[in-house]
Amino acid sequence: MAGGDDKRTPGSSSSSSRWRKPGSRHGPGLEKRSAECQKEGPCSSSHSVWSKKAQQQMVTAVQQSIPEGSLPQTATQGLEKRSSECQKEGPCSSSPSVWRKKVQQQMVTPVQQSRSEGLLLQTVTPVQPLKSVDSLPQMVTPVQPSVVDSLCQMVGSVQISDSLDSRSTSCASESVVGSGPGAATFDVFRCVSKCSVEVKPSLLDINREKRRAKELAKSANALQRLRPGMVLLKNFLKPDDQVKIIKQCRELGVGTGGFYQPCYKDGSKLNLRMMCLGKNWDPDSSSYVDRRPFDGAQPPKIPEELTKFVKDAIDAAHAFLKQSGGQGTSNPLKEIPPISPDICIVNFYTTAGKLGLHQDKDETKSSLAKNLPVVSFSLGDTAEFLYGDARDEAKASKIKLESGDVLIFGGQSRHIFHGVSTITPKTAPTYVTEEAKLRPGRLNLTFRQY
Ligand SMILES: O=C(O)CCC(=O)C(=O)O
Ligand SMILES: [Fe+2]
Repeated sequence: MAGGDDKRTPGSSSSSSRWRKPGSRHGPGLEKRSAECQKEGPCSSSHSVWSKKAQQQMVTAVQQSIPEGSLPQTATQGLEKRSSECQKEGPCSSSPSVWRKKVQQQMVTPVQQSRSEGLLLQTVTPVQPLKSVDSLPQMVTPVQPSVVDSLCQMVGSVQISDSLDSRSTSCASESVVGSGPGAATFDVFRCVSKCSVEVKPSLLDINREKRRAKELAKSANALQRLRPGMVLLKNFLKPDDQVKIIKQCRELGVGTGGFYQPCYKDGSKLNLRMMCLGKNWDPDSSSYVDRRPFDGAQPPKIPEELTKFVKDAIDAAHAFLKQSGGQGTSNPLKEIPPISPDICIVNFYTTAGKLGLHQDKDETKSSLAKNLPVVSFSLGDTAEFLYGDARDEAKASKIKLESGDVLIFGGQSRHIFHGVSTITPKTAPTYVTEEAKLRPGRLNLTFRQY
């Protein structure tokens, strides 16, 4: 991965101040959820026990417990808005206990945001049971600086519910399991609320989409040489293989060494969930290590089936470069050297996810000197992918990476700056959302040889 000043910046901008912008994702996230409350239809939970007064007290308690100015406006606005909307709307999928849990989660947010601004000691223990509204301020408990590093990981894993798409946010048990950094997991499967009414696409629709994807993979523009050493294979991963890969990632992602939200020592976080396979990529040292520093977990190995897809993709790129030799390709094997992938970074982006322009340059000297390619699989919602010779978004080329696309960059393109500027919601094929049950968002796997 990238190192030094080329660290993988969480946002789309090269300036760190922009991707640390406080509050920007939380307000809209909450509003979306309350709208979702309306959509989801009736459920058994009653709001009668959850009086408006209590909700207001709760909001006030949250506000009072956090020093003035440190709580982004949007967070409290969101709390007020949602509680009153949910009442107005009558039946909704959020039960009082679910709602309380969400409030606890939301209380974590100001701490995260202010972490780099010196408010570290006001952190939150999100797993404390909520006994009464009065006990809310007690949830903001001081912690020792020594635990701050691990808290960063822990708090990060709680925060995801704020940035999730509406489809999955109505479920309270979505992403936080256990209370310690090692115990926190993130599930890329979407969580279907028991009391939600879903309109499912028919099997016929799903199969039609699968057939279309296969046809597209055979079409004339299925393979594109974007620049020397960079080949895009459109729809290369067959729908059933995409489903398999997502399920495999999910399985690994909820286990030891699974998904977490990486962050730097200064508190800045990557705007995605990450899981490393083979070796752990450490954002702080910009290097690959055998174990994750924050919980000691050893990354799972790359499943063999996945390395087979990588090999197939490289073979297909070679065949394509060979037959299109007239376009300046002299030697496909030199243009894209073959690899035996032993490390893989799996990123999950919510629809608000981003990855700033960076270079992947933390592999071994020998791997980099040979310009061994990075092989990237895209699954789920479509991403806008930027790439270019400088860390300059204005000058970067843009392509859409859709579910099933494979992008290879090696040889002369191995050191390109690249990143993800946006994820387009609701663009994932139905076999991905319904059969593979991927959450709204995008899963990306980048295979490398260490
Ligand atoms: O998500 C992507 O397409 C790119 C991911 C990436 O660049 C990385 O993990 O280094
Ligand atoms: Fe990268």
